[in-house]
Amino acid sequence: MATLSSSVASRSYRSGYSASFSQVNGNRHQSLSFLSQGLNSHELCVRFQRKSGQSSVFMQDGAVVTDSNPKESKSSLKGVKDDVLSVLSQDVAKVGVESDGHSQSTVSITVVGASGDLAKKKIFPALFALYYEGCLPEHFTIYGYSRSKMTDVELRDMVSKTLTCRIDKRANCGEKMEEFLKRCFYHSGQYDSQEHFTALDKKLKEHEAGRISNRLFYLSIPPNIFVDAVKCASSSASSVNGWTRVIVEKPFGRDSETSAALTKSLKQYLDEDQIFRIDHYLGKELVENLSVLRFSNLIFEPLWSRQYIQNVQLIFSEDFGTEGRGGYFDNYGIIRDIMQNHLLQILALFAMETPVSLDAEDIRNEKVKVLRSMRPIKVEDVVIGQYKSHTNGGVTNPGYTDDKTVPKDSLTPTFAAAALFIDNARWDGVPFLMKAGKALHTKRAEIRVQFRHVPGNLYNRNTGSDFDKATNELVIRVQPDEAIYLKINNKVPGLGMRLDRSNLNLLYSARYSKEIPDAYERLLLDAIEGERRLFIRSDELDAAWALFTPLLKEIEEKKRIPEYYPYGSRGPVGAHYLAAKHKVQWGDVSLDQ
Ligand SMILES: NC(=O)C1=CN([C@@H]2O[C@H](COP(=O)(O)OP(=O)(O)OC[C@H]3O[C@@H](n4cnc5c(N)ncnc54)[C@H](OP(=O)(O)O)[C@@H]3O)[C@@H](O)[C@H]2O)C=CC1
Ligand SMILES: O=C1O[C@H](COP(=O)(O)O)[C@@H](O)[C@H](O)[C@H]1O
Repeated sequence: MATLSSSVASRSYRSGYSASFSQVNGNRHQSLSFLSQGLNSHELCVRFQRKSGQSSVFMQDGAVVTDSNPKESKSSLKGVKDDVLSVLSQDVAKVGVESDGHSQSTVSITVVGASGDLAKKKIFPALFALYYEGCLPEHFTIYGYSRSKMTDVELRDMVSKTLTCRIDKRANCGEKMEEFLKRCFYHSGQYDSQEHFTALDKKLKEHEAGRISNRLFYLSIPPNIFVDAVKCASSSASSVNGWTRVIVEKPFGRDSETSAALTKSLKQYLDEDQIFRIDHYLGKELVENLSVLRFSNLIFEPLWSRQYIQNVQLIFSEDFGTEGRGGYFDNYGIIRDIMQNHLLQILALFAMETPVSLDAEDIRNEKVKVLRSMRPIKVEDVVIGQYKSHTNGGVTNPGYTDDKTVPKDSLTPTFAAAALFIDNARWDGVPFLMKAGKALHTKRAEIRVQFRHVPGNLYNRNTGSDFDKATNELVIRVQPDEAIYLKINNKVPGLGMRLDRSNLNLLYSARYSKEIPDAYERLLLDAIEGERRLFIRSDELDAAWALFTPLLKEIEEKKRIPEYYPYGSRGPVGAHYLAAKHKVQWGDVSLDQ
């Protein structure tokens, strides 16, 4: 590839992507005339790169060049613009660029429920991280909105307590924090008041100062006030010349009926493409990597079916209880809190067919097919549990019902294990086992793929050891200590013939020096960019509820008693019987995890 004579801008946009805009012997003018047609070069290149699947995209000789095949992909500016516009959504057309390359558009982000736990813990820190990484647009404003009375300074004070700096770039962190906080403001208001949202709109307009205004509302509030807030935000504080998008936090209803009602209400005020239903597990690095692992490595995809895979396990555990969130949790339980969304989304991504492209709609089309192919879950294939108080080494941990916000006679499950099946040609008969629990012995989320035994295994015959039990297992550890490892059988070095189990191990902390971004960073950035791939479409949501609603009804109507397990234990024994019934052993309990 030709060497570029000088680079006018080069920026690492986010992990895995970079875009360079180059000046080659006086072609700057030509590049700028292209930019002045209403496209932001940076956004354009990065998005084109992401959607077209090209590994690198940059400007050269006044043209957009991709490095997969520079000669063929280099085309005229007009051709590139048409190309880009056809690949990208209409959102791009709304990004304005002045002739000197500076953006005329602005993004106003309103965190609705800014005084709450999620806003403090996740949303503001993620926004700061994006700012720190240079991923937010040049012009942006952040507003906190909630009923609590606070000044801008008080909000900044509150937010500053939860901001952290990236380990690898502490140097100018204080400075960056100051700059970031100066762009955070607060507006106190009721969630159902048009008047208060109109006042917010006025303030936003002052900051937007006549630029094309794009507005993002993050609903970080309890679900019973989602619709009120959306109604007021959309009618009194929508953008008039740019886009308006709303991120909605789970829970999206409690069952098929309430979820459909919520979708219907939201759609009175918003189009489907304005609604960004967040499932933060989709923003986790290793969940994003699932498709890369599978579709870009020849060694995995051919094995990805009933022919070679004996079972798949999706495991979530936390080593703390519902402390502080018992009131919310008791109305939902672990099946709604974790299984129906986080684990099911991972399952759909894991099991889907190859999508036509990496485009959001293509991926979501494939995921929804998986969800619709799932067999109704049998109540006998589900184990539920609830943690009880336990004393260890003089320390007593409370039971679930010891929480003052939880009714003493609550039967809400804090643990569940289930066997699910996908009735399609690829996965016929393969158990997908899910297990999720609070107050267990460890905090972990992982995907375990257990392969079938080696047919006619030579080493069984020759060594007399039972290697049929030592089947290969691929483990994708989502958190903590992100890793992908493959358990293989290996010859122990020496003159004899002894085999043992070893791991081919990709431990992220050893391989990559860069800190892994929090899921909320990725998702917020995607929402700002209009990238919907990691958000839940309404038909996916319907299919997810259609699968779990009958099961939840049966458990709740029959008042099924959960199996009690001690705080800090491995959960109910019933989970092991369930696995054994499907000829499976949980991978996280074996000696060589
Ligand atoms: N916290 C977490 O870890 C997670 C939360 N979520 C979801 O995110 C959303 C926000 O969560 P979280 O921050 O924990 O929620 P909070 O309970 O902390 O509520 C957020 C804010 O909403 C306002 N609020 C609370 N209750 C009411 C009410 N009954 N009527 C009107 N306003 C109310 C309060 O602000 P004010 O009084 O100032 O108006 C509060 O600070 C929820 O939908 C939750 O389910 C999802 C995943 C994880
Ligand atoms: O959505 C939820 O997720 C958290 C766990 O998220 P993580 O990113 O910390 O693994 C869980 O604690 C909470 O109950 C649930 O609502």
